[in-house]
Amino acid sequence: MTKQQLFEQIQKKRSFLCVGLDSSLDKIPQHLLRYENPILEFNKQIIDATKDLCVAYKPNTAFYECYGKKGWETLTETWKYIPNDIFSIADAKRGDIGNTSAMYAETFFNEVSSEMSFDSVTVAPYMGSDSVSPFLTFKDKWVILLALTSNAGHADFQLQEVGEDRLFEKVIKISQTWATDEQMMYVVGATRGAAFGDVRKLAPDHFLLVPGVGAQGGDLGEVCKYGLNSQCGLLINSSRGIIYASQGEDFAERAREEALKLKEEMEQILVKAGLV
Ligand SMILES: O=C(O)c1cc(=O)[nH]c(=O)n1[C@@H]1O[C@H](COP(=O)(O)O)[C@@H](O)[C@H]1O
Repeated sequence: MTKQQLFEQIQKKRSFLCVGLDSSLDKIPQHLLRYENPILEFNKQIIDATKDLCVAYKPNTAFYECYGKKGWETLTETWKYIPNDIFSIADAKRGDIGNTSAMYAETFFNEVSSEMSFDSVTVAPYMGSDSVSPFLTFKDKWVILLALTSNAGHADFQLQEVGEDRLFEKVIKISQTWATDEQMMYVVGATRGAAFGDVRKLAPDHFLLVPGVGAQGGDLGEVCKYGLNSQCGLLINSSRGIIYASQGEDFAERAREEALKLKEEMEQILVKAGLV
């Protein structure tokens, strides 16, 4: 999906919500355990209940890899079930020496070999340009580079000063020599609030993937105040806050209610900014 197509989807749906599919057997409603593949059934019902309210789905691959062969099958089938016009994110946080990254890129982008072709994959920047460039050889596929993450440990490295910049600022500056805003996004945690202003000084036009709304307590209004740009430029993710709104038989309806609350807030923000 191109940047323009993503913006068109945001305008059409009046939403920039990403639903995180961090689905695990101990958290999904127990009545689903009678299905042959309970997590796939859960994901399908969540997708059916939310697909008109969101513009992206983000399965975090850890929640699939831990179930071995069956987990990979679930990830593949989940990708297949995501409608084509919805941006798909393989949240795998990869990155390794070039030839290894090339194989990771095949895993998530080459449908012929892996039966999956996500629109994007999350990548760690730590190993530098040759660890990221293999992901950039696929047309209309995106690298979502970790910049300023939502967790407490972000301060250990990302806020360290390196010359005149903090490390996350260096990541944003240097990575712009690897790819344009048509192929690269940055992860900036919703819990980082005003730091969105600093990010926008360096990357005014990029899309930002923003996890941390919902269970981690990030503030949507604050993120938008500093982070919104002329093409919206934000994909706001909530995983547990939506998918585990209920662990009963009504889980899909309750997930829809939570997604709708966020979508309505986003719609107001888009209207106010004159973007729809
Ligand atoms: O790359 C990510 O998606 C990510 C980066 C980050 O800084 N913080 C963060 O929480 N995430 C992911 O976003 C999701 C957040 O889930 P919830 O806290 O349940 O909404 C998880 O899949 C995390 O792995």
